[in-house]
Amino acid sequence: MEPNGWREWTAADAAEWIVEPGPDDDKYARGVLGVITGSLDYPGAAVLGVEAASRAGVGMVRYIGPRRVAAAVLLRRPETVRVAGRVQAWLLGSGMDATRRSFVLAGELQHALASGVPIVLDAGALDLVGSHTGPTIVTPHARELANLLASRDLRSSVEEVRADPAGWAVRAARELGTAVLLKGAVTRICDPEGSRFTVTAATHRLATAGTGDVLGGILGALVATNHARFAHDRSALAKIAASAAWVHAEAGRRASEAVDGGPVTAMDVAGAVPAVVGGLARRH
Ligand SMILES: NC(=O)C1=CN([C@@H]2O[C@H](COP(=O)(O)OP(=O)(O)OC[C@H]3O[C@@H](n4cnc5c(N)ncnc54)[C@H](O)[C@@H]3O)[C@@H](O)[C@H]2O)[C@@H](O)CC1
Ligand SMILES: Nc1ncnc2c1ncn2[C@@H]1O[C@H](COP(=O)(O)OP(=O)(O)O)[C@@H](O)[C@H]1O
Repeated sequence: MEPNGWREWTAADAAEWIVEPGPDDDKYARGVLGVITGSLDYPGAAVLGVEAASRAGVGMVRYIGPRRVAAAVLLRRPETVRVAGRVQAWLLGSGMDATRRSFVLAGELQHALASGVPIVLDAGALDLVGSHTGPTIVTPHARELANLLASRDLRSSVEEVRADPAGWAVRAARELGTAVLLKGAVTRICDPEGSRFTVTAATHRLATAGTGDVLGGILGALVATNHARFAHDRSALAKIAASAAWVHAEAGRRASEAVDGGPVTAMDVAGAVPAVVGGLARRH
């Protein structure tokens, strides 16, 4: 236990949030993840997030986004569904620019925010925190957190957040009233109820483009598949987020180990996720 109550999340902790499908499950019972990510500028973020969610284990992914981005997503993951419908969780914002939101996209985001289901807000949807109706987590890196807080009249700079990530993550959770996952070599997860978890990456090779989009997909999948547990545990979102960060860190470690400690791409990290999830499930 670190000072101020921070605790490093373990494999045993993460295993508790891996939901295995049972004989009575179908894709809907397992949990459907709705994904609104990517843009014409950043189509890859959508591909990576959907790939990671699919690899982490989820009943189904519904993808909503520009036609050309959806085509790229489907090329990589043909099992992705484009039809709107019920979902158990939403992942919003990776690879989007909040300052360039079309009317149609703004409507789709508002629809998701009004649905009452748990929501992961990443990158270009971070500004929407506060208009959500269900349990919500924001997943910024240090610069995004500084910008988000500054936009809420909480003066902060990226240097200040980097100097005291724990303090700023806790302050953000209190001020925003949501769970916070602050990305970095040590990822910090906290919520207004007092949960405080760290996940320390085993390799700094994760500092490469798109790995945050992969984390978003893993987290979205774990939120969707744990949908039945939100009613019983007010800290569920923070624990699920810590588990997603653990799976991500371990997938990064394994992806690098597979190439003798060499470099990894974001897609390599996503590719290592099934074995990490399988290993956790075997602990049950
Ligand atoms: N393949 C993809 O589609 C990817 C999409 N991504 C998306 O890209 C969007 C922007 O994410 P960021 O975290 O980059 O955004 P940020 O807005 O946090 O970072 C941009 C900042 O980095 C600075 N910067 C740019 N190039 C630099 C350089 N070479 N050296 C030093 N500073 C530099 C810029 O001045 C700017 O201040 C997000 O929506 C994210 O999801 C990223 O995940 C990367 C991969
Ligand atoms: N130096 C580092 N060591 C280990 N992990 C890191 C390091 N820097 C970033 N990461 C991890 O890599 C991911 C980067 O996500 P993000 O900053 O959103 O990048 P991107 O937008 O390119 O996907 C996060 O999960 C973060 O915790």
